[in-house]
Amino acid sequence: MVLKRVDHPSSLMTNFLRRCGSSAVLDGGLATELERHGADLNDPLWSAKCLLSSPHLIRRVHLDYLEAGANIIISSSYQATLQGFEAKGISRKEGEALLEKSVKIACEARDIYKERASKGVWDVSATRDHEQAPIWVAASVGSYGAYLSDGSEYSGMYGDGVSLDSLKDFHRRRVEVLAASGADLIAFETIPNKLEAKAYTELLEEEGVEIPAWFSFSCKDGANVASGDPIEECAAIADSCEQVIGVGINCTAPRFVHQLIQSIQKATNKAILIYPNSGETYDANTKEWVKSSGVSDVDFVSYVKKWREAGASLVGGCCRTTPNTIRAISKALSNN
Ligand SMILES: C[S+](C)CC[C@H](N)C(=O)O
Ligand SMILES: N[C@@H](CCS)C(=O)O
Ligand SMILES: [Zn+2]
Repeated sequence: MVLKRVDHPSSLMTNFLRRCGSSAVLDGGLATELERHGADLNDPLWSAKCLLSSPHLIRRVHLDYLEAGANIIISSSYQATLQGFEAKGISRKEGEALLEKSVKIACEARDIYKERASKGVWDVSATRDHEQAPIWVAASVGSYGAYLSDGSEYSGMYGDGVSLDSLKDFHRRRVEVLAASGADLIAFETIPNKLEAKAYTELLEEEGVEIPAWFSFSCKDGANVASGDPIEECAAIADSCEQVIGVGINCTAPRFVHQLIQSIQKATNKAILIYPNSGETYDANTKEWVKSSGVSDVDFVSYVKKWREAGASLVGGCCRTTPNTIRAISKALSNN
């Protein structure tokens, strides 16, 4: 009898990091980079609008991040929800195809990158210590607050009508489709409260999702996620789920990150991932970013080595970071 060897989810991350040279580079802001290239995201679907209007641009931005040294690229499904598509008159079936398309575009970018790298079109050694390092495609699942399109992924206040069960119902089919899309893992991003983290752990278990996942929280300060729930408690929920291979922070001001890493470490030994935004604040009414007063976070690349020493092993950027940010992070991590 031949026994199928099934890797424990945590060993997938350990092996991935080893092959990347102990730490990995994540990509940078996808939506804001699409905007920088002229996409208009002033729409309830935000970046998912580009799945309909400009898939070629999504592929190009993925490629730019790979060329900058990213080991993981995150698909354009952050705000792609079946409910959001339905509100636009897009059928459930077409919506599911769009979710699959977001992963397909990222996989295509990876194939193009590999082909160009193998032909020497790009000097891979300029951005990668380990030329044979793997590249993962992460399927993004933005929070319920992202779908609401009112910026509530930065408040975590979903109201009394939203329960554990309603969150599970909201996300269930999307998670199922993305889990079977060919992605290497699911990136649950910008999670603003404990309730949604709990909903994701239950969904992963109930649906028997076979690919691993990471949980990444949006935080309001150095100790708490956006809703005010302690990050330590949120990380403990992630820690309780075997399928989760990384826990971290995204779309959060860089100035809070160091303390957040220390708090996460108290709750879990899973890999810690960090991809902050530029430190600016998002105005959901105008869908624009405004400078935060009295703080300067812009050049967070200078903190990256300290975050690595503090225990983060995957670092990248979120909104308003660019391929240049990722190139600089890649350089900072490769000098370890
Ligand atoms: C991470 S936020 C900048 C995404 C956009 C937001 N959900 C909106 O629709 O306004
Ligand atoms: N992966 C998403 C996160 C938005 S907070 C993006 O970069 O657009
Ligand atoms: Zn972001």
